[in-house]
Amino acid sequence: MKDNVNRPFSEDEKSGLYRAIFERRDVRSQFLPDPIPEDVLARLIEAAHHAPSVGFMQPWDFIAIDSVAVREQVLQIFEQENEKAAGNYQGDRQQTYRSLKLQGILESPINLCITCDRSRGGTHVLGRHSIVETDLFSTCLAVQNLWLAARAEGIGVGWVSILDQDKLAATLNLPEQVYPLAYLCLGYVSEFLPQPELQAKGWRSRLPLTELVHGNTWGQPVDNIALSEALKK
Ligand SMILES: Cc1cc2c(cc1C)N(C[C@H](O)[C@H](O)[C@H](O)COP(=O)(O)O)c1[nH]c(=O)[nH]c(=O)c1N2
Repeated sequence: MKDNVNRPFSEDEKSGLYRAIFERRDVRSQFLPDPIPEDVLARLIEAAHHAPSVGFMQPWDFIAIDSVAVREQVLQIFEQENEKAAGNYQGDRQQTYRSLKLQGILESPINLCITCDRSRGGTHVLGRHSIVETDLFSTCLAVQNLWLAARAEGIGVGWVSILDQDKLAATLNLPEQVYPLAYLCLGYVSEFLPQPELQAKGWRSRLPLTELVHGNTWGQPVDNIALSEALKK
C-alpha cells in the first residue's frame, strides 16, 4: 500500500475521502452492541497514529475501555457535569438541552480515551517552542484521523467532553503529565444521520461558508470573485 506514494488519487479514491469527511457524524444514539473486531480497531488506532504531530512528538496514547465498571464511573462523571451544564440554559432551551442525548458510554461496545502526554519528547520539542499547546493540537488531529477512518469502516464515534478532566484522569489512572484529551465512544451503528444531530434537533445549524471566509485580513470580503462564487455553491 505504501509503494508508489506519488501516484495521483483516482476519482474513486478522492470521492471516498470526501465521502468520509462529509458523512462522518458524531454518534450518541445509534450504537449497536456488536463488538468491533480487534483488527478493525487496530486499523483505526493506526490511522490515528499517522496524524501529523509537532516535532513528530506523537504525544498520544490510547486507552481501550471495555470494562463496564470503568465506563459506569465515567458515566457518573458525565451525569454530574451534565447537570451543571444544563444550568447554563433556561426555559425551553434548557428543556431542549435536557432532551439531547450527549453520550453513548454504555451503549457503545468500547470507549477509547486518546490522551496527550505533555512531556513526551523532552523539554524542547521542535516546533513547540512558541506555542506550547501544539501537542494538544496534534492529538486532536489523531482523533480526527480515527474518526474519519471509523466512518469508512462503518463505525460510529461519539466524543464526550462533558466530563471533569481531573476525575476522568483519576478514574483512568493517568500519570500527572498525561492529559485526557478525547473520550470517545465507538461502535457499529443502526444508521449514520444525514446531518448533525444538533442541527436535526434545532439546536444549531451549519454556518454559511460565505460568512466565514475573509480576504487578506479579518472582516474583509474575499476579493477573488471566482473563489467567492465557488464558496456559495
Ligand atoms: C471537542 C469536541 C467535543 C465534543 C464534540 C465534538 C468535539 C469536536 N461533540 C460532537 C459535536 O456535538 C458534533 O461534532 C457537532 O454537533 C457536529 O456534528 P457532527 O460531528 O458533524 O455529526 C460532542 N457531542 C456530544 O453529544 N457530547 C459531547 O460532549 C461532545 N463533545
